[in-house]
Amino acid sequence: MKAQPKASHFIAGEWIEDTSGAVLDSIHPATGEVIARLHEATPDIMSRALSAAQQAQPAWAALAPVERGRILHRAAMILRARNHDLSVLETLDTGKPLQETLVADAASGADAFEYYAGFAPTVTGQTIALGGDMAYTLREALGVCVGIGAWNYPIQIACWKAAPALAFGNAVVFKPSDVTPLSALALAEILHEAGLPAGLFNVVQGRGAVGAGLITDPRVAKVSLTGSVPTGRKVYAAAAEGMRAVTMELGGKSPLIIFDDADLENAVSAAIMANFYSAGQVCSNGTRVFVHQDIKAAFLDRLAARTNRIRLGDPLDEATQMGPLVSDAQMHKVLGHIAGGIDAGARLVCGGARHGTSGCFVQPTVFADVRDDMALAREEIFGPVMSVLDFTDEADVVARANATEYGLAAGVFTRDLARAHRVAGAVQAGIVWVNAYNLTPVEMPFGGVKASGVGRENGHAALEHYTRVKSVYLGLGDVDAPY
Ligand SMILES: NC(=O)c1ccc[n+]([C@@H]2O[C@H](COP(=O)([O-])OP(=O)(O)OC[C@H]3O[C@@H](n4cnc5c(N)ncnc54)[C@H](O)[C@@H]3O)[C@@H](O)[C@H]2O)c1
Repeated sequence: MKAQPKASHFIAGEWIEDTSGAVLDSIHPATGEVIARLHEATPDIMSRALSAAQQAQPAWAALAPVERGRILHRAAMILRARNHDLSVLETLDTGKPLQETLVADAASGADAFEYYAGFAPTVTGQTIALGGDMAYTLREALGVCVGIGAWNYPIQIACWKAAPALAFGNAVVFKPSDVTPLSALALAEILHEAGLPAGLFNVVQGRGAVGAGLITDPRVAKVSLTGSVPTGRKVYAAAAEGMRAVTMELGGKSPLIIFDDADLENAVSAAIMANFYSAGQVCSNGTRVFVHQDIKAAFLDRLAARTNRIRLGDPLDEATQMGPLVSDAQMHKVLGHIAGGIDAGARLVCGGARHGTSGCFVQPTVFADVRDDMALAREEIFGPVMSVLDFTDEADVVARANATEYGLAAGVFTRDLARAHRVAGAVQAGIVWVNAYNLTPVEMPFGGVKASGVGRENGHAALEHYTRVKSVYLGLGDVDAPY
């Protein structure tokens, strides 16, 4: 096995194994090889992790923020120094090409630690004049935060949750996706090495039931999930029972609207990046590409030419541009969507089949003449499948873009400044890219509206979701009592 960690779990600064938990294999989806064998957390393991977090958190919250920041900054430096090894690990676990993991995964995680390391010491409360008396506010840590991850950006997701949570004085118990369990363990080891006191970042493995078991534990103050909408509904409901705070980073079916005055080559580049990066396994992907009828033919020509040149293959080869999907199950799900699109009468422009006969590879696929009511345009596919739809009128395309239960992201391509701002204001989405797509700098809040989520990760916005406000009222005169 190529990537066997020292043990399945990392709790209170130590590697912990408990083979009585169900077996959990990590599979490299390019070859089908089992690269690591782990075990799911038992109730005892989950409880140990939560207790370790609960015990460690008060002393951590009591540290000067600059001291917390110093440790997180060190973690960012180690993440960058080990970027190559971490990228290989992520490529083995997810199948994403090394070309991507070298720049987008641990590197983005390091950005998050760097950003929140610097942000922590700047957090202040308010003073509120009350005409004699006064009040002030304190920003307090929440306590123990549970993080639950998806399989598409495993270490990035772990870092985007851990960095703000830890910076603001919380402790974390993180459960990675059972499909990609490895890199969160590497992160735990790095945080430990950076000097993070034991118990503040714990990793436990498991499938959905382990996540569900963590959420309702009385020691937990907050739950942050990255996953699908159906899982989000369950997790949000379970957290509500204990009035726990939540962050929900869920799925999408985001529109990318390309007007007839757009720079065509840039628009094609964006559509490709919005659908084929990470073999289409990106939550914010612009999978409904609305193209103005007047440029549709030219757009599809360039799109097909460039899509047909995408190099699929061994994701560990740095020349490879697209790897396999994360699993056999995901490949079959995506192939099912493609077959459904053909049956529904969408026009296949390129791709449309499995690539090769081994590994979980799917050809980058473009459908044109997709209608709003087709499953292709309504359901999150989470694979390399782009749907191109036509439009002519701005108000009409905005209404169609919004006619979905999702609201994660949107894109608009136009040279008309007024139109760009008008459309950005009108689309129902948490993130809008204008003449760009899928860029997610840590400085910018990230998250969805409608069924796509609750709360925001990254930027200043994350402060609201990993702290609470306490108001302190100072009576500076006599107490006025009518009795
Ligand atoms: N908005 C974002 O930031 C973002 C980022 C990446 C992925 N996603 C979304 O994630 C999905 C793909 O990931 P996935 O297939 O791993 O999602 P998923 O919903 O199947 O699983 C996500 C996580 O939730 C856990 N889980 C499942 N059932 C649970 C339950 N009842 N209680 C607690 N935890 C439970 C899983 O074990 C996993 O760790 C897509 O819908 C994608 O759009 C969203």
